[in-house]
Amino acid sequence: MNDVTHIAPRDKAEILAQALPYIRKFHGKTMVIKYGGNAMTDPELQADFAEDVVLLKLVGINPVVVHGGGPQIETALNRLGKKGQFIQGMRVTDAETMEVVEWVLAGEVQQDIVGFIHKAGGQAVGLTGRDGGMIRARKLKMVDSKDPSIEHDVGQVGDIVEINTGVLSALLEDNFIPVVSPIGFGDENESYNINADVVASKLAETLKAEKLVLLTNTPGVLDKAGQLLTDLSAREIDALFADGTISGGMLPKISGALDAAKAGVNAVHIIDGRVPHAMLLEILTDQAYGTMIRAR
Ligand SMILES: Nc1ncnc2c1ncn2[C@@H]1O[C@H](COP(=O)(O)OP(=O)(O)O)[C@@H](O)[C@H]1O
Ligand SMILES: CC(=O)N[C@@H](CCC(=O)OP(=O)(O)O)C(=O)O
Repeated sequence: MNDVTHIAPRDKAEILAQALPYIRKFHGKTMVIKYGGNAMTDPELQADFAEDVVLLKLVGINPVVVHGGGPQIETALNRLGKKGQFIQGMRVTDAETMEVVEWVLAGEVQQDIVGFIHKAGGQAVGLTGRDGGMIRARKLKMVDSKDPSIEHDVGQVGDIVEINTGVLSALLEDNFIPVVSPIGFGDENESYNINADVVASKLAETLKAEKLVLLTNTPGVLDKAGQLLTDLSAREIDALFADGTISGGMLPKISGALDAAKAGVNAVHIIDGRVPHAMLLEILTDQAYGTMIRAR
């Protein structure tokens, strides 16, 4: 596997030479990095991820981290004798599950990432969509993907109504690295569990981010034979949805990625977060990683 820890010094010089034009190009630009729960299970990888985020900040790029935590929520639910149920990639969220989601995401996963970033020399601030009134949501109406006459009740899963990026802009201006948990609030101050890919995509769109990078636990989007699809257009994505090649957590990921690309985010990539430093190499070198999502 290609990663900077295993690259010879001569190649590191080559990487640096490649990085300079990208550093110039992206200076002052915002990038939304979605750190999936499946890609953050190894502490060494978490430390590498934090180093990459800090390095981006040091070279003048503004990373905004949105984290997931599906497997971590599942572990906590199991301890309570519960098992998660998913419909079309969304966790059915009853009141007790919502409590677990809030404490695992905001209390555990987010603070872990903030800690790793501090250890790597950066200044991170953890927040949920409640902070600064960032993510206003309502209950998601989930229509069955095969039969639109069927509606699924997924409980307190949120549909984003409005994003207010004021608090993020203030933090970025003061050189902090925001780390956002995908939790929204409703009109009655109720909490909503929102898929982290959906939050990352919507934030990228609203912040007019240069790039959206989604780190997950596969090499990218795979075809039916398990081969990596290096880039995908909207039409090709429709076909993959229709023939069932895309399922589970990949459904909201690709939908969100495509929405962000259509809304003008210049580059949207789904990459393998298990490869050390893949995010940095994707952003700052000529090397192409994972799957690039194109608006057309
Ligand atoms: N065509 C596909 N290509 C790659 N992964 C897919 C595909 N269809 C479904 N998946 C599933 O989507 C998962 C990634 O989504 P998810 O579990 O939500 O991860 P994350 O925590 O990174 O958001 C993969 O581990 C894989 O099981
Ligand atoms: C509604 C919904 O499904 N919310 C997700 C939020 C966390 C998430 O998205 O985590 P990953 O990115 O690791 O999958 C959940 O409860 O698992």
